[in-house]
Amino acid sequence: MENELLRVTGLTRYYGNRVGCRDVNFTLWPGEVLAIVGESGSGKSTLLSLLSGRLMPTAGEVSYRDRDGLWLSLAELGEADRRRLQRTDLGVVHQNPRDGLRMRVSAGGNIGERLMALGQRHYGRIRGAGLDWMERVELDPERIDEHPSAFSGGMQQRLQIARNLVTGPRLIFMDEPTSGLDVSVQARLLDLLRELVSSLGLAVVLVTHDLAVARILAHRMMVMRGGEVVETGLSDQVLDDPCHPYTQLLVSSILQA
Ligand SMILES: Nc1ncnc2c1ncn2[C@@H]1O[C@H](COP(=O)(O)OP(=O)(O)OP(=O)(O)O)[C@@H](O)[C@H]1O
Repeated sequence: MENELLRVTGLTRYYGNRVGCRDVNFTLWPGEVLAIVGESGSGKSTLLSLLSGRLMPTAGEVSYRDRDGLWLSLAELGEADRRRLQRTDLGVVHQNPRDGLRMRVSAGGNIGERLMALGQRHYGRIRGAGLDWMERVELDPERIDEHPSAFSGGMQQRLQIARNLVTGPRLIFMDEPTSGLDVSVQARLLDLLRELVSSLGLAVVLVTHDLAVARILAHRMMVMRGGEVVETGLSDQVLDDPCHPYTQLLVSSILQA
């Protein structure tokens, strides 16, 4: 079991008396893409915030194995260590790129900022990384000095992805990364994500309500309802042969759509 990247046990979060998510357990391996699916209010965002250390659990634990093989409990890390981990090994791609970008900073600044936060000071190298990453996410490097507000929604999302990947993280959390985009833009972004994730060997926890997105990107799926995991398994298996009545309903509803 020494190769696991993330270990989640009994993870629970209440908001007052209301269940956000309850007793979630799973492990994630390096390079694995896990999709969390379920209807609105099922606890997907709560779980993602707990996993990325942006929300503290009521009970249970999230442990992350760092590059030295040490297990770190996210809740027990001090604020400074948690922030450092969030800036180096982890990344978060928000549904709305405006939540993940600094809108008053240039595209290059958005990408370079995370490198500077890690202590890089050489302007030429930081700009070089910005140009390189713009190209990798299919943005025109000549637009490096423009602000994100001059970019389309799909371009902003690609910039947000570049900002996250520039520090070479091992695990990325994505919250509905393709929703809100035109279908053709969505398809192109999915292709790009799939290519980046496999070439970089990234592990991803992806929240989506779109089962087609889950099938394209994820190796494994976890189906949530009412804050609890009702089914988990390989994506194709869950979608082609769902066991839980709720998953059967979800799958049949998209087949009818
Ligand atoms: N800040 C909060 N305060 C109180 N209740 C909350 C809060 N955030 C979430 N909840 C509740 O927790 C439950 C799970 O919500 P969550 O946002 O995690 O679901 P979701 O599956 O991500 O939904 P959506 O797909 O609509 O974003 C819901 O009942 C929601 O009302």
